[in-house]
Amino acid sequence: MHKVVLVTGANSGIGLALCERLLSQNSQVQLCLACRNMQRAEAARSALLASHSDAQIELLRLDVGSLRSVLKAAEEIKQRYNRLDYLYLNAGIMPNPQVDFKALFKGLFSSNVIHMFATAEGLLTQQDRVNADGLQEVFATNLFGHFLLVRELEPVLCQPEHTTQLIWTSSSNARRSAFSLEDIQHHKGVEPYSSSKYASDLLSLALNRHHNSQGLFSSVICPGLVMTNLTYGILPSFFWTLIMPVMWLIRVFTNTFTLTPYNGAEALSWLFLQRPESLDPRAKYHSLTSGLGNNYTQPRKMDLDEDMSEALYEQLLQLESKVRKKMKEEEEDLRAHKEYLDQTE
Ligand SMILES: NC(=O)C1=CN([C@@H]2O[C@H](COP(=O)(O)OP(=O)(O)OC[C@H]3O[C@@H](n4cnc5c(N)ncnc54)[C@H](OP(=O)(O)O)[C@@H]3O)[C@@H](O)[C@H]2O)C=CC1
Ligand SMILES: CC(C)CCC[C@@H](C)[C@H]1CC[C@H]2C3=C(CC[C@]12C)[C@@]1(C)CCC(=O)[C@@H](C)[C@@H]1CC3
Repeated sequence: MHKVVLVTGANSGIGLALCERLLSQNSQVQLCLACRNMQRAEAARSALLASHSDAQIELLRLDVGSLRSVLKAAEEIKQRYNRLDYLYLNAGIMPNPQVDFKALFKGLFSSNVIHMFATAEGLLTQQDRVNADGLQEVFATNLFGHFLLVRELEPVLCQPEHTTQLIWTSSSNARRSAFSLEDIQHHKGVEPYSSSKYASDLLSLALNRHHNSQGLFSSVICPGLVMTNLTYGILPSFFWTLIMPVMWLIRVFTNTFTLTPYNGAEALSWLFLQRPESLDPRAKYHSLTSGLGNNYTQPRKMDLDEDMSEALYEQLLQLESKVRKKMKEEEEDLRAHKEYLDQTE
């Protein structure tokens, strides 16, 4: 049977490299590229078809940062497919990043240097904003939109006699200290990216607890440091051009500098080949690349707490009811307004 695979944020970087790798691994795979920009999605499909001319590739409009777009896309998925085998929750943003060069310089001369390069701990902050749905944008895109998609797709994802794998592209930048149950959207802090990725680690654990018995399995990965639009957006392009030789040099000493999207997609494509029942729900699967350029996947235990993951899950369910209620009210207001206009015409 052909495997049905949906990838969010599939038009560039790690998502696109994953699609390429999946088609090379299994030409029968039925791919659905879920993207917010259809022009970029078309370009990605053309690029994939150039090397896999017989591939089955469909496109789906999905802006994970917009609640209405998520609900619409979920309806479309339910109409198109009666099952999904893999759902890669990969789309993500890191808006307005700022590098703390003082901390970077200090870190270069400390014993912590490898850890600093692997996780960017203490180096990066971002400036978030409120989106059109009234949610913090990083939280909405990296976490909540994906959560709502999973909730909407439960009838397709949780089916007897069939297993589905959810795979989150998390990060080694995910840190417990950046996340708070009192502020899950990270209104107050300056590390919304780290907070959203830690939240995805917690949520994956909760999804396993609630849905493994229904055949739904969730895992998280870290692709390492990959040169993609997201990373290029951190510093001006001339800086990257200047330091690229240094990046390749660092790669000899740290296996987390995977650098190319192909290498970064290693853990994602490795998980495609695993039996979900054999995976560890408390592990993050890291894409790693040796100094000689060989790729491999390594599970590393995450710093997670069951109670915290359950509390986050409960809060997400509450937020879901709240936003659904708000959307319904807005639709009713709009309908009433239209009726009024029709009557006065
Ligand atoms: N690069 C790295 O070093 C690391 C990346 N990651 C994670 O990997 C994932 C992929 O990022 P990466 O490939 O690096 O970066 P890219 O910017 O190349 O890819 C991000 C993808 O997500 C899409 N996207 C962003 N916002 C939305 C949205 N609202 N709705 C739908 N799609 C959206 C982008 O689409 P568009 O082209 O329209 O913007 C793009 O296709 C992210 O989750 C990121 O956090 C994790 C660790 C390290
Ligand atoms: C001299 C140095 C090579 C200069 C580079 C310094 C920083 C810009 C990088 C050092 C560690 C990097 C890093 C990321 C971004 C760029 C750095 C801060 C990430 C945060 C990118 C996105 C992720 O999710 C993480 C896994 C990366 C961790 C390391």
